[in-house]
Amino acid sequence: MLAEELVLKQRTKILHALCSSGSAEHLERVLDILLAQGALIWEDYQNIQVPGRTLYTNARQLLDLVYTKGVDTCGLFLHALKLVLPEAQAVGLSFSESCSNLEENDERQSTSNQTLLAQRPSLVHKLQGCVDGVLEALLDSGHFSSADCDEVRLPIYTPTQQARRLLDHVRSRGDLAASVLLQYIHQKQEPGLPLNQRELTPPKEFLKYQKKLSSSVSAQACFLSTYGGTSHMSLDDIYTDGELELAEVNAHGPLGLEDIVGLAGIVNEEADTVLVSGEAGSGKSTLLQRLHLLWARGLALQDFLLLFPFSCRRLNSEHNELSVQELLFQHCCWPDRNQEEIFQFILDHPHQILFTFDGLDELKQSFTDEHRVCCPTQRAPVHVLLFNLIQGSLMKGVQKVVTSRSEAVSPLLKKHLRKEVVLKGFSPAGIDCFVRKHHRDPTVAAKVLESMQANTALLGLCHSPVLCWIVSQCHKELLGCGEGSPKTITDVYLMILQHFLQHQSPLKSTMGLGWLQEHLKTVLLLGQLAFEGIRSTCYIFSGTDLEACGVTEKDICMVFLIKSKDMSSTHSKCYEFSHVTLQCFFAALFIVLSSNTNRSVIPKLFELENMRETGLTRVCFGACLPSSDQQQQASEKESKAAETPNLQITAMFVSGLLSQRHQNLWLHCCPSAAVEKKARQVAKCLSKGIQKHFRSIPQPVQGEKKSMHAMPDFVWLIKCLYEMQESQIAKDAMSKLEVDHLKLTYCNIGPVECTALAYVLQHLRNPVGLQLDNNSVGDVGVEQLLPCMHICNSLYLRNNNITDEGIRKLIAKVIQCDSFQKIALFNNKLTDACMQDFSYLLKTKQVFISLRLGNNNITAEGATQLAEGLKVNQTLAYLGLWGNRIGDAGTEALASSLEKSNSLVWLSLVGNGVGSAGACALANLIRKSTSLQELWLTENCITRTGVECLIQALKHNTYVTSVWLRNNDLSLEDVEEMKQLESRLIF
Ligand SMILES: Nc1ncnc2c1ncn2[C@@H]1O[C@H](COP(=O)(O)OP(=O)(O)OP(=O)(O)O)[C@@H](O)[C@H]1O
Repeated sequence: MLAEELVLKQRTKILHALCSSGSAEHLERVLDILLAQGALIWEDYQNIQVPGRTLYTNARQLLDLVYTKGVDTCGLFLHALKLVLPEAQAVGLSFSESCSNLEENDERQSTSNQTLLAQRPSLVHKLQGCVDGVLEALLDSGHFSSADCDEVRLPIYTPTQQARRLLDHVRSRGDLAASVLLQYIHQKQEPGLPLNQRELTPPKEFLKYQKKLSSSVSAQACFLSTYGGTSHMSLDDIYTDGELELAEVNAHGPLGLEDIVGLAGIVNEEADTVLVSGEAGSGKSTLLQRLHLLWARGLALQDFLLLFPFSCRRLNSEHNELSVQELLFQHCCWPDRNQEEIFQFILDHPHQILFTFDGLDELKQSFTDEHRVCCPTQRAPVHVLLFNLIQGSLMKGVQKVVTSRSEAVSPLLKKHLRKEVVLKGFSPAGIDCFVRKHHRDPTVAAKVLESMQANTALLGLCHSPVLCWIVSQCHKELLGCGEGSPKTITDVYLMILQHFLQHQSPLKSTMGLGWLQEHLKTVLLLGQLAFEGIRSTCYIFSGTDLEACGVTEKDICMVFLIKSKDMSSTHSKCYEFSHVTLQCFFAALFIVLSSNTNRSVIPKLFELENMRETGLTRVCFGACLPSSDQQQQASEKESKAAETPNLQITAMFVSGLLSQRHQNLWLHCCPSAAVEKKARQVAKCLSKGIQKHFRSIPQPVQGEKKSMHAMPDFVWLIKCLYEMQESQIAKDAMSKLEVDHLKLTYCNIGPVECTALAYVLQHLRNPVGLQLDNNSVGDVGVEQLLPCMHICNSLYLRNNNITDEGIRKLIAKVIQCDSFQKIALFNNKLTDACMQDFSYLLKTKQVFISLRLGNNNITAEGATQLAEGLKVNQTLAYLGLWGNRIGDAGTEALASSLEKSNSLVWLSLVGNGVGSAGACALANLIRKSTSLQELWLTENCITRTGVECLIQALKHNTYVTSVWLRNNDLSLEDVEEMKQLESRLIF
């Protein structure tokens, strides 16, 4: 089919692929490529990217334009789309076959400005992380004013958008400005080295080696192991982008895969190691696998000639001392010839080599920087090599990407990081996309999605890719379970247990609860294997390990165990659980079902916190094994013992499995008295753990509120309480908490944690302020919090990815909650669309005192709607709209409504384009207000005229204590003069 026809026929699909994520990034990347190709000219670009228009309208404009430009442009467009959205093919989009040259168009480079266009895609990439540097250079060279810089830096832009706005501005300033930018980038890339010297000519043997390495990386990366036992699922078919953010919050917006090694968010220029952290099952290994595959196919990370992938889980089984050379060649890819030459080339070009280490938390040894190894030919234990590579004392300059669970990252490791990015799992759009990829039949996909949407607790769980996978895999069970739809993590894992066990004997219909009894032996065997592994940080099992536990071929066929992938062919056949969380689940099943575990196993499992403090975690848990097992006891002493995050997950499953709701399951599998006893033990441990946490809260300083800053273990404990689903236990545990303010900032709170929080906080006796700043609550999390809103008097949700949709539901709830008085929502994704809801809140709740909506996307229209609510409200004391775009019109609307307020004491409109007209409107407010004390107008393009209005008004007002006017359009002389006239003005 002709490219033109393809564009026309697939219009809806293309629009969906480009816009459904809600982010403009895909469209902008396509535009970058088309501009670089010359397929669009600058004027076309401006006609498409009209500010303020919706994303869909811009995308439609582009489609209209490429269609009218004819077949060649359509072909280029489809190829650009394929580059930007390789996954789109998997959802049914076809791309034309004829491919014009997609290289950046270097031929057109005659002026610097043309180079800016021709190299736009790579410049956007290279500019990330150095936008500030370029702006400074342009400011110094006089090509940019500080207002230009501010416009580029607007916090509503993502890092890539900032880069594009910078390029657009530079273009309008002419060729000299463009050359300043290009020079800066070149300097940054290779300081001191002229461009033409950066080329290298790898020796022939090296190129052969590169080919061999990339084909084995590709072979290893193309399938996903969780699907190993059931169906082969290619990564291309199922990979769905997860949400990636810089750990340093507020610095940038969402990141793409290549940004992991890009310039955005570098905190330590000297370091070469990037950490990708995230919760269990958030998709860290899969993300690395995707990067490996894209590199091997030449689609990403092309600055790296070689990529060496390592799995820390597999490195655990390397007991020999190795040199780096041996590590690379033996564990990744063996060079057929000229080993030394190839290794020398690697040493000479460290900047073009990338190592990835998956699952640092699974390494038997904890990170330390005690043993130094600097020489690449010196042999050392593998973990010592790894730690030296991470620190950069060995093979400095080689880039490393390391993944780890967030909880397992020590401050010592952080010291050596170039940056940390956090993988937060799937966004709501990601869940949708994943389910549609998993179920190619759109009717089935729609039904699965519908049942997820109908159960928000389950939807919350599905933000975790591993849970989304299970739920999708078990869709038949899910669709058939009606009211009893799963709501805890344990429910979801029980569902997959039943799914695979029943798969095993499809003919014998094991109705009711008999399915577990029928397979009890297998469950116990796998459980013991899992349990032994968890307590000794062992995730790979040899044939001998399996035999020792009595696991047979038949048990292996069950799909819970899969063959372990290994790049080196030297190792014999090994097995691992299809995901480590499944291993934790089996370990928990073993603890619940076995009569063979020590009585103290449950108390020890829940005393992790105490043990961690005394450094005893691992040893203590190891000692819980049956005391007769002498051999195990001996080997225990040598190996590193269990890893806390997996023990915590196991403990959470134990809580869930021992819940009353599931006790019927165990009836015919073990004595009820034993199960009940274990359940009592868990309840006691949880209660004790929570009480201990509460006792650690310091007494408040006189005059201050009593505040508790929750530690990560608090989140774990309340998740266990939620898994138990016994409200009396939750009530007993929580009723003794007496604080005014509960702070859970930077605690990895996502929707799942919100469900647990709401479940336990409902039982508090007195209202609290709930501070959840800098987490990943999102709209689904907000919905999960609703059941505890009646006990909250204030809610702080700064930087939590919340949109208008979440706010709509939140406000519908809080207007019914008598004590709710304050809300802070800085740095979210709010637009004018939710201002009506806030307006309604202000009209309805005459106890509401503080509304802070800084750094969202609110314009004059939203401010005008808010003003409607302010007209009738007589309680609001604090109103913060810092960093929005309300402009002079929005300011006028607000000011005139606030004239009637006798409660407002603090108003911030910092960085809103208020201008002098807006300042004059605020002057009227000052004249009339008898309550306002502080007015913040920093960075608002206010000129002398505006300030003069304010000065006149202040003459009639004695209540205002300060008006902040820093960074406005005033000369130094103006500032000096006005300071003299009015001392309450702060410049
Ligand atoms: N981006 C993704 N697209 C599709 N499926 C995914 C994605 N990420 C994860 N999954 C699914 O979830 C499973 C678990 O993900 P993964 O093993 O990558 O998590 P992890 O963060 O490395 O977990 P852990 O910390 O426990 O090792 C995968 O095997 C896969 O089935």
